Amino acid sequence: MTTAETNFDPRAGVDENGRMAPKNYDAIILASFGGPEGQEDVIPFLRNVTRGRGIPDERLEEVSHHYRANGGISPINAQNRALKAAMEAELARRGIELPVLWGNRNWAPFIADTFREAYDAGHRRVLAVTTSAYSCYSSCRQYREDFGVALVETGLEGKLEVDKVRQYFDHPGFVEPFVEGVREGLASVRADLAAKGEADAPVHIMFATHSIPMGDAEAAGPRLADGAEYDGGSAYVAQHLATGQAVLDRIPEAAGVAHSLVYQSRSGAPHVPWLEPDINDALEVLAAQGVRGVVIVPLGFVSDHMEVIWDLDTEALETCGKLGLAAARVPTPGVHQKFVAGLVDLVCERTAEHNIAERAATTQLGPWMDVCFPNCCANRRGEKPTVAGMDSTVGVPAP
Ligand SMILES: CC1=C(CCC(=O)O)c2cc3nc(cc4[nH]c(cc5[nH]c(cc1n2)c(C)c5CCC(=O)O)c(CCC(=O)O)c4C)C(CCC(=O)O)=C3C
Ligand SMILES: [Fe+2]
Repeated sequence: MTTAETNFDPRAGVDENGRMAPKNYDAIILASFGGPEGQEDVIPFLRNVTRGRGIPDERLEEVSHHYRANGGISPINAQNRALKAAMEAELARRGIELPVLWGNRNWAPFIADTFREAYDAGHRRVLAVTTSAYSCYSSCRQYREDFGVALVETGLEGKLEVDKVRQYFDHPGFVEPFVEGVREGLASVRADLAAKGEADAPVHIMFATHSIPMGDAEAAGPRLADGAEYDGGSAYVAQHLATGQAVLDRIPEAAGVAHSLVYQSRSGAPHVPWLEPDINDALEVLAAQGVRGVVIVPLGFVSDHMEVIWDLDTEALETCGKLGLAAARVPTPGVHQKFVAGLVDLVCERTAEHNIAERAATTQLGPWMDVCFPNCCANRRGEKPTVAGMDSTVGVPAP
């Protein structure tokens, strides 16, 4: 990212591209969304998620049923426990002695408690890895704000330094598991069609990600120099388009197969515009155009959590069934060894010991910056303290 227009931060160790010089860290903080672990957690969890975000009650009621149908339990916490264990194993394998602590934005263990635990264990400088690959308010800045708020709330401001690894949408460790998944998905859809005597019928690869408000999309990432526009109108969309292309470029069998980027899980008030088309609407259009099979790729997500198992495996696959489309849903990176190794590589980009000097990226957009530019991904909901920004006032070295 050399094209962004920015006021370069004079803070030592951060260059004009937002790259931070390697340091020594005491621990890794695996930071995630969090999810309910029983029926009684569902409503308090949903209140935490939507606090101050203008989500109508009817939407909360509707979403609560997705969790209720699964015993009130989101799969995301178990997935993060598994990811933490897998990262610990990979670190141990490489002889890297960094503990991994886990904290969530919306459910226990909460980030503030994890910071307290880190400080009490004697850690003074930690490096966060989030379960969010792209750039937008929900997937990057909201983490940085929640870290900042947690530092203030715990009184650890000026005592605990918090950095964060870069957004990793185009890191090979994130891309490669999708390459394997799309290859297998394509083969399985083609086999299903062949079994129906439709071996040569048209197939479509559908990349799916979380819809976000158009305003959040437009605010994502840094402004480009000379008023240049991102592909698709925003950094969020551009990152998905480029990453989807990187996946396809690695699959010879996908040559000539049509593909598109679609959105899921829209919430918010109806009059507020969000990214479109919705995956279910897009499936209807494709079926009407004669497409007979789809490979659904959850490109926006790191694990098979509720947004994936409900919105894709329940709703979108039901739409496919109704339309008579052969369909396969590709797995998310989850605890794929290449993904886990990629996360540890991202950590090593930042550590003085075990340093990896070359930052891997599969698209022209990357490698993304370590330290966000001023106001990066800021929406209009007022200022909160952030970490890992050129304008951050908390989580930075004490003067
Ligand atoms: C970009 C993005 C990601 C991907 C990046 C990332 O992975 O972080 C993501 C992930 C997730 N979203 C999740 C759950 C929810 N998201 C909600 C609401 C919202 N998400 C938004 C955006 C995103 N969300 C937005 C703009 C809203 C509107 C309210 C607001 O502006 O904040 C709501 C409230 C109900 C509703 O409105 O649907 C819920 C329950 C879970 C947990 C799943 C589980 O429990 O297994 C995960 C991983
Ligand atoms: Fe969400």
